[in-house]
Amino acid sequence: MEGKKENILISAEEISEKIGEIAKVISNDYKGKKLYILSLLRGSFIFTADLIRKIDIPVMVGFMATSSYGHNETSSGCVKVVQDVADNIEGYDVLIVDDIVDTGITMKFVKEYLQKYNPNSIKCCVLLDKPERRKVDISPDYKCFTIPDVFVVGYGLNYGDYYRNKPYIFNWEEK
Ligand SMILES: O=P(O)(O)OC[C@H]1O[C@H](OP(=O)(O)OP(=O)(O)O)[C@H](O)[C@@H]1O
Ligand SMILES: Nc1nc2[nH]cnc2c(=O)[nH]1
Repeated sequence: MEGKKENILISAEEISEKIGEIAKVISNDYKGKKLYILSLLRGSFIFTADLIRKIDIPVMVGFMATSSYGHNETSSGCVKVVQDVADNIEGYDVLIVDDIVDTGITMKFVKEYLQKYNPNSIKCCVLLDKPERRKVDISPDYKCFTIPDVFVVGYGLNYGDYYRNKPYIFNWEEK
């Protein structure tokens, strides 16, 4: 990003602290239930890895890959299932984990898509909620941070398939 500098919006320390808090709530809410964490690839793999290690009840973890942005900063509006859930989730309490709810199109689609597998319940947990951009009616059951209408990168979120490895959430500003 020539001529630009990173503007850190949420630090690695803030992320870690908030995930600890949310993991406690989830551990309490799902005590005695058949918790199945469904991580939406690719964006959520870092958040999922940190979250599940702070959850202190038994948990199954699986993955599903969806795509609607490609290399763009705006949603195509059409969600592609790149890789379906591999386990039989019938009777499980499914918690979909994703990095961000933006337009909400991905999360709404996945929630509806999973119904056919007859889970006991379906809820969702996201690191970031960007409510100003919402196009469909959905709100996350668990969320770490609410952010303004800014295209953010890092901690799993990509720009042109790069920068997912940055340990914080940032955007770019003019130097
Ligand atoms: O609320 P929405 O507007 O639907 O946006 C949210 C989705 O967009 C990103 O995925 P993307 O399609 O970029 O794929 P990726 O996870 O591989 O980065 C992100 O990881 C969410 O899944
Ligand atoms: N990297 C990135 N991907 C997204 N997908 C939906 N919103 C965003 C965003 O703000 N940043």
